[in-house]
This record gives sequence, C-alpha cells and structure tokens, in this order.
Amino acid sequence: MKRRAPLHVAGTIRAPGDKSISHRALIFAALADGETRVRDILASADVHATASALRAMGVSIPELSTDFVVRGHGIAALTSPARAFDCANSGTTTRLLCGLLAGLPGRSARFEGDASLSRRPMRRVASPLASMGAHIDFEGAPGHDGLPMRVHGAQLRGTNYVSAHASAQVKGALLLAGLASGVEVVVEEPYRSRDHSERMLLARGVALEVSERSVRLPAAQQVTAADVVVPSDPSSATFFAALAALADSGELRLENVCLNPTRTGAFDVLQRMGVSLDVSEQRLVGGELIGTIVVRPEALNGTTIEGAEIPRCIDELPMLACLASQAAGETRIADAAELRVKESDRIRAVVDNLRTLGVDAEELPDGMRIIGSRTPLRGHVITHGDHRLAMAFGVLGAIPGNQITIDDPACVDVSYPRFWQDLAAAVGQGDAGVDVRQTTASGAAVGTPLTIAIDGPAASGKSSTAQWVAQKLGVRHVDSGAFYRAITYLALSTCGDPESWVADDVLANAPRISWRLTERSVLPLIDDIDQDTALRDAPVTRQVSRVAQMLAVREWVNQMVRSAGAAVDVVVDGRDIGTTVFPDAQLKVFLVADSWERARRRLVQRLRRRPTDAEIAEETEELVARDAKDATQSAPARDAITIDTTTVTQEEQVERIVALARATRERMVRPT
Ligand SMILES: O=C(O)C1=C[C@@H](OP(=O)(O)O)[C@@H](O)[C@H](O)C1
Ligand SMILES: C=C(OP(=O)(O)O)C(=O)O
Repeated sequence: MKRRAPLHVAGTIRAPGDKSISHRALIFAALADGETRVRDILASADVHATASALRAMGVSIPELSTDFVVRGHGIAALTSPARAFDCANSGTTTRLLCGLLAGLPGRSARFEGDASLSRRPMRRVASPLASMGAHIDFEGAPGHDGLPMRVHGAQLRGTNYVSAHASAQVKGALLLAGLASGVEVVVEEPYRSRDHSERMLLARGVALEVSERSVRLPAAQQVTAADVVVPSDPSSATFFAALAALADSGELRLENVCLNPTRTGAFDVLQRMGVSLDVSEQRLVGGELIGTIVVRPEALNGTTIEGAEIPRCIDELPMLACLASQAAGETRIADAAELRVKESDRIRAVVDNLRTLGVDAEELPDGMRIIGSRTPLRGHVITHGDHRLAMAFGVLGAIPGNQITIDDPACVDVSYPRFWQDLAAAVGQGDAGVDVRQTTASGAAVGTPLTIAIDGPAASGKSSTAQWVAQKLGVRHVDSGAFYRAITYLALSTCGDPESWVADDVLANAPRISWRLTERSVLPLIDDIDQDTALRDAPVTRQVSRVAQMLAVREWVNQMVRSAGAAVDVVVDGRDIGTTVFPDAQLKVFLVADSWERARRRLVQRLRRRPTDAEIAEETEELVARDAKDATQSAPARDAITIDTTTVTQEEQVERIVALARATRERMVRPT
C-alpha cells in the first residue's frame, strides 16, 4: 500500500556515548590508583546507577558531564557501601559490580533494582563466582535467582570457566572478580561477546591473553589509570540507520560511531537487507575503531539473523525486527533466546506489539519470524518500560501514515535520554508533515499528542493550575521558564557582563541544551545533565528576564517547547502559548480574574497572611499597569475557552479544565 506522505531525512546524528564503554570507564577508573579523565560519557539512567554505586564504595566521581575526572584509590581502598546499590534498570551495573564485590574480601553489598531488573537471571554470574569461593544470597522468593541479592566478597580461587552464554556481562564480572582477588581467570564463551573489557584492560596495563572465544587474565594484575573518550553507541546509532533506511529521500550522517567488530552486527544485517551504508573517517581512539556512517534509503529485503551474529547485534534486534516489518519477504531471527531475559522478554514483546500494529509476526522459542508489508501500522505499543522497544517502535511511528503511540516514551532515559529530540530533528519535524508523536499510557489519542495551552495575564494562577491539570491527566507539564533559565545559566559563564549580552551570543550556547522526559515533566538538560538546582540560583533569577525579552531567544524557547509537544501529551502555560507557540493546540484555555482578586492571591502567596485592603489596592495598580504593557502579548487565542476564576477555587478550575481535556481526547480518538 502507498504511504500517505514521503519521509525525508536529513542531518547529522551524534548518538550519545556507548553504554558498555561508559560503565567500564567508571569501573576501571575506580580500580586504578590515580586520576582518569572521562570525556563524552553517556549520562543516562543506567550509567548513573553505576556511578552512584562506585561513589558509595568510596570512589570520587563528580556529577556526570561531558568532561570530568575520576579519582580512584586502587582496588584495596574500595569499601562496602553504607546502603544497598540501586541498580535501577541496568543489568550491566548489576553483573559487573557483582563480580567486583565478590572478589573483595570482607566487603559486602545488597543489590536492588526495578521490577524489570529484579526479574532478570543473576545465577549466570552468581554460580561461577560461587565456584570461585564467593557468597551470594538471593533474597527473593525461593528459586528466584534475581534481585534483591546480597554479595559477600571473599578471597577467591582462580577459575577456568566455560560459559553457556556469549555474555560480556558474565565475562566482565569474572574478570573483575579475578582482578579484585588477584587470581587467574580464564573465560571461554560459545560465541565471542563484545570485547570492551578486554580492550580497556589491555590499555590499562593488564596482561590479558585474548583469543577468538576466550580470554585469560593472569594472577596479580594492576590496573593503571588511563583517560577515556567514549565513542557514540552503535546500538543507539542503529535506530537512526534504520530510520534512514526506511525513508523515501535524503540521508543521515551518523558520526563518531564505535565500529568495534563485536558491535557492528546490525550494520552487517542492514547491508544484507539492501541498505546502503558508507563508512568513512575511520580512526582508532583509545583502542576502539570509530567512524562516520552515511545511510541512504533503499528497498529492503528480509534476511536471516542467527549464530555468531546474534551477540554482535543483540541489543539491536528489536529495531531490526521492526525494520523487517517494512522489508519485502520474510525475516527470521534464531539463536537469540537471550532476548527473553533482557529488560523485557524482547521476543514476546516485539512480536506482540508488531501484531497489535497489524504485522504478520510469529514467536519462535529462540527468536521470531516476521513477514514484511507496507500496510500502515496503527495501534498502541506496550514497552514494558524497555527503552529499546520504545525507540524501535518510535522509529516506525515516524513513518508517515503509521499511527503508533508508545505507552512509556520516557523509558528511553535508560540509554538515550535525548532520543525523541534527535528523532524529531532527523525527520525535520514540522516540515514534511510527519508526526513523530507518542503519547503516554493514559493518552488514548492515537498518533497525535494532546496539547493543552493555558494562557492568562500575570498572577492568574496559570502555572500552578497547569501543573495540577497535568498531574490529574497523567501528562507532562512544560515549564518554558526553565528553558529561559537554562540559557541564562550558560550565558552567565560565557557571555561576560550581563549589561552587554546580545541574543546571538546568548544563543551560541543553545546546542548545549536539550531536554528529556521525566514522569511528570519535560526537563531541560545542559550538556545532557539535569542542572535543576543550579537553574534556580539567584544570579540566574536576576538575569532571566533580560534574556526572556530577546525575541530570538523567545523563538528558540518556543522551538524547544514545540519539540516536546510534538513527542508527548503536554500542558503548557504562558502568555502566548495558544496564539504563537501552539496555534494548533487541541485545547486552549485562557484564565482571567478580576484584578483585585489576582492582586489578593498574589499577596497571599507572597506574604503568607491575609493582606490589608491598602496592600491589595497598591498591588492591583501594579497589575493593571503590567496588564497594559502585556496586552498585545497576552491576548486570548480566537478559539480559546475563557474561564473567569474570580469566584471559583483553584480546585474547581482545575476540574473544569480536566473535564474539557477529557472531552477533547474523546473527540481525538473518534474524529467526527
Ligand atoms: O556488557 C555489556 O556492556 C552488555 C552486554 C550485553 O549483555 P550480555 O552480556 O548479557 O549479553 C548487552 O545486551 C548489554 O546491553 C550490555
Ligand atoms: C540489555 C541491555 O542493557 P543491560 O543488560 O545493561 O540492562 C540493553 O541496553 O539493551
């Protein structure tokens, strides 16, 4: 069937830092006695989990940013954490740190994780570590080999372990246990798994012997400190390679991608499916091959993915399966039973979701079978909180004609916090009539997110009302003021005397600002880091209105807010949301209140007591003057619903807006 509109892709994507290398950069820095400078680390939820666990063991790791220094004091200085490790959603954090802890005599830690991680099998590391002399107790139901677990470190014996899994986490855990206890470890695997531990340890003076399917760590090895520059994650870049492959025109340039041969299986599969990939600018950085890949659209054919290729593309299989749904003929994935024990059962979840969308797909015990077609895909994807599912189906959702909603778009935070933003940029959101639009579980709307604009004059209570409405609807509140604060914060350090600030200089910092979705809000990030507290500092507060008056800055903030609204359901408040920022918002509310009442509310908030009539009169005068100044900017949109809040409580006005929002949603689901 023909697509409704062509998909054009363009631009350069620099995917965030490689997750596997990022975890290891921190762990190996912690083992060395000295300073390690880490650049371009992935600042995502999984890596934060590793960083906080290591901090709890006495390693000095600052807030993750694009460039920072870790101060390690050597293996012997690592301590037991005072509290349990919160490994959140991260298998790599859990298994690697389990190995390290197990080999540290006298140290112990409890490992906890979220519901998904707690279901994942840990016996694959616990059992070889126990055979070396470690004590690991599973604290859940009898027979459950997942978190919570307690690891008691001991002086371990060496091992020569033949693993049933091609797993870099198992291999890494045993190498860390060997390093911690100073004993020899040999690990053999059925197929070669990713080899970042080996490369990074060799670069840190550890005398490993590496062959095709085994690695030997001799006893008594020291880890020396070595700086790391983390390349972009090929697993993350694959989403954009797939997007480009699915497009009708244009190309995407994926830069700085880690091309380690144990990680490039997905690119091989793409080429086999007919995709044109041009690799250039190849260079070695810190023992890893890095390069640029240019991907152009092509007619896609189905393929078979199995055997030794599976570990080389294990995390990319959900995306490859989604891509297969758009390829001619059948695609078969086999030997991939490992997928069943990732963040979700990725075989079942991918097949179920593909079927929901109308694709002919079948589960196999160790993989799946997918028959491609060009029929438009429609429906609601259940991610089970699995980041790779959200992103893989998000890419399918970007194809014009498909109407796909994702239940939990925020889970991309695990490995690619700015994914939705990069996706919107790659498809030129707004230009090609393409919707890269996802909604939350509560968002019954299919394909188009709900935007609620709440405008009103000063002190009309829009911000607190908007927050409350968002919370009641289970959607996100966008505080555009936070973006003004973010750009002001950067201007304070780069633009000199505020008196001399000009928009061009202030906006030079804009590329450093992005956003990510949290459960409740759209959070601005600076260099991929949440700086919420710093953004509320007094110097920012003093200068923010100067910056907010610059037209070019206003336009930039509007773009940021629009990109968030293109991705998920939002409630946005301000002065010109319904008129300028979201003229197409499905629900526009304009709050008004008598100026005396607004003045009274503002004073109650400020003074935390009942104001006198004289005080209210003075404040009213100021408000009226401000209203006159803001009159053009603050006019209601023609299609706005005006709510006079003079005589209603805030609770009542919130209820009215929520009721209007629900009615709007109904209309969106069943268009008339
Ligand atoms: O060691 C690592 O960094 C990883 C190894 C892989 O898991 P297994 O080692 O369990 O296959 C991979 O799926 C995971 O995303 C990261
Ligand atoms: C499986 C993954 O990660 P982890 O095992 O670290 O949770 C993944 O990122 O797809």
